[in-house]
Amino acid sequence: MAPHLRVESPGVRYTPEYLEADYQYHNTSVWRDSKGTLVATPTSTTYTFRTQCKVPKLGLMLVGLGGNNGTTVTAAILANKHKLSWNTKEGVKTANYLGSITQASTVFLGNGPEGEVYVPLKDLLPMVDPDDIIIDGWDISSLNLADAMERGRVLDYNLQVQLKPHMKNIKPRPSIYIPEFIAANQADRADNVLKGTKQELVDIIRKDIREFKETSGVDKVIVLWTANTERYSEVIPHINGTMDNLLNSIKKDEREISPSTLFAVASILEGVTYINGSPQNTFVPGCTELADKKGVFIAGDDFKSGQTKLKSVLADFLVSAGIKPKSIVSYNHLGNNDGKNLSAPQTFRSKEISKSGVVEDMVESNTILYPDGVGPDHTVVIKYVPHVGDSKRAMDEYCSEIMMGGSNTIAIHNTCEDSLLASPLIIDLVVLAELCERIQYKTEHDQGFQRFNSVLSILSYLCKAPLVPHHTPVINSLFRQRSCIENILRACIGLQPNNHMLLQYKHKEINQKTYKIANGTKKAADTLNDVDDVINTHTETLR
Ligand SMILES: NC(=O)c1ccc[n+]([C@@H]2O[C@H](COP(=O)([O-])OP(=O)(O)OC[C@H]3O[C@@H](n4cnc5c(N)ncnc54)[C@H](O)[C@@H]3O)[C@@H](O)[C@H]2O)c1
Ligand SMILES: O=P([O-])([O-])O[C@@H]1[C@@H](O)[C@H](O)[C@@H](O)[C@H](O)[C@@H]1O
Repeated sequence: MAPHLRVESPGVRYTPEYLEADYQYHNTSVWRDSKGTLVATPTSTTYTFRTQCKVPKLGLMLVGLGGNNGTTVTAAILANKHKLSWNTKEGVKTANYLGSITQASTVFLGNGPEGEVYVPLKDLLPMVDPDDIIIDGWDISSLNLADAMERGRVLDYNLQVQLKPHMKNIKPRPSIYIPEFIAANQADRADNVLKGTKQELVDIIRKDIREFKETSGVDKVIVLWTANTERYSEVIPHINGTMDNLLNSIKKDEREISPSTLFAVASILEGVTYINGSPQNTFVPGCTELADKKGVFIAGDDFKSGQTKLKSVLADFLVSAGIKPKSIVSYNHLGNNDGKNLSAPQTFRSKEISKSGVVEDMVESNTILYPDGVGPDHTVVIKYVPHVGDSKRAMDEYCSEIMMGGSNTIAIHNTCEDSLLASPLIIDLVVLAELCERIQYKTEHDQGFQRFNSVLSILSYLCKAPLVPHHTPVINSLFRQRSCIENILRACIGLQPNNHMLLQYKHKEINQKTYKIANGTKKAADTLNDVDDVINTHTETLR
């Protein structure tokens, strides 16, 4: 637990190994009676969360290590680790993790004599420091990471110069390359590929994972796919519909098993969490069954980094404001290798699917606006324009129906280095996935402690097309996704979710009684030796 944050509660226990917290999970059960009336019933379940406090030495193996995201996240970790600064025309820049919720965001903890208190999200529970992550991985391109970083044209030159000595000796391991799954235009960089049957390839990847763990001295490894977007794999029940069929298909060298699924199978068989940062359906049913049977975490799909992240806020705002989006058109062009790979119809289709699904839950949430469940016209366009490189230009138009026949059009232009939006998400995915590996829970109905479901839906905030356990809802609203992370971490330290009611400030008078109601005056008063001081301080803060 962070030295400057402690929870004082009868239900929270600190031991040298664990942080254990009892938590009342309040929910609302809703059903329809025989007359069709909705009946809402408050429910409460007692959970006990147990978090191992020892933070491990973490190894991260990136598939696509030599790509724009792979080189950029590696560069960012090294630049932060070595506290690098570099000159630019705007002045001196210093390494940071902006865009990462674990490293650069705060959460509202509570109220006290200082007023509203916010703490870094990473201080809620012991988490891996990204500076300490050891990186390895695979790429079909043999370029060392210094040259690959230069090829990517993402980072300032003066920073690259300082990083090259740290990156030139990092060479991607040869990888699995099956041309039909990505754009044909990727062939010219595929000079670092493995040969063998699919079973042999899985065995090599498994050996790579074990070898990295042994030679690097890390305590655990996470594998993350940030390689090219693949075309969708056809889901064929006897090929990949079950765990056994998938493993047999690999043994039989079946054609319809993608590189990303082979990496996922290899990682799961090595007991290593696997995260998919791209939109393809890596997690065919047999793969999710394998993860479940092996009790290994999987997560994805497709980093939610820019245009779609904004859409999951804007669509949520409009619909929850009772404004009816009638059309959403999302166009972007970019000139990096991702854009080049996406210029092929089959790989673009994977991205189009992940970028298009993000408003479905919001449409379903409002039958006043969408009584027939038919949402807005929604179009996604991606064009490859080499000149702009990694600096993606996104243009969006939201046309909505407003009161009394009115209409509203929101037009947005958003330019950014795509990899500088995705790299902090890679860090968050890995830091939070590793934390989840150290959390266990049990309810009043369970015998013993258990881990979360193998599908880590808590990571939905970071994904365009969140992978969730079967028969559970897909939530795309960014606010709800972030609240999920925040409130599960709060539950692990025995704190209730933020309800944002601020009842203590709604009373007719802000006085000792209301302060007591909301802020547990006793402890604060003991500290300040006088309740009035607490009230005065607090009231002062409110002015
Ligand atoms: N903002 C973003 O950058 C962003 C957002 C969401 C999703 N993504 C996804 O992340 C992925 C990576 O994006 P990028 O900009 O780094 O792309 P990139 O093309 O620069 O990097 C991909 C790398 O993967 C390598 N590769 C391809 N097939 C491989 C295989 N089978 N094994 C190992 N390496 C392989 C390529 O050689 C390349 O170096 C893409 O799928 C992209 O759609 C990116
Ligand atoms: O995350 P986001 O900005 O909505 O979507 C992005 C796309 O617009 C871009 O074309 C693609 O290359 C990136 O991989 C990313 O998926």
